[in-house]
Amino acid sequence: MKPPKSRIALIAHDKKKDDMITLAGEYRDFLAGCSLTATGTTGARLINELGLAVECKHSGPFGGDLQIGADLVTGELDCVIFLRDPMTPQPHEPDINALVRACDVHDIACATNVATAHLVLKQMMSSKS
Ligand SMILES: O=C(CO)COP(=O)(O)O
Repeated sequence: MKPPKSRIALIAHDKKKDDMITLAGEYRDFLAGCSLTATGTTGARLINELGLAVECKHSGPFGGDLQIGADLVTGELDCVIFLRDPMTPQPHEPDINALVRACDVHDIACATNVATAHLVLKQMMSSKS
């Protein structure tokens, strides 16, 4: 029997979206075998630029972070890659904090920068092989 797919959420603020595309491109083959979800604009770029299959939620400022948080709370996610922009105020800061808090409450790996994302993705890849 095949092992279950890793379920990963991918989210990036606007100034971090290029970093997300570069990161996801490096792990494209692994990610293509995962079940992916993303906030709206991030997901659209992953689909259009990398050809990945991604379930897109609403855009972050319109509740996408909260939708991903809800999936996490109901046990539908194994990991969140959330490339936040620490230099730009976001109108939906409470939603962002709620998602990161939900990761901590439910002990779900949450990578909020590229260096941590590499560590998490490498670990997930090696635990699948
Ligand atoms: O704002 C975001 C996360 O807080 C990201 O949303 P988008 O992917 O829709 O830009």
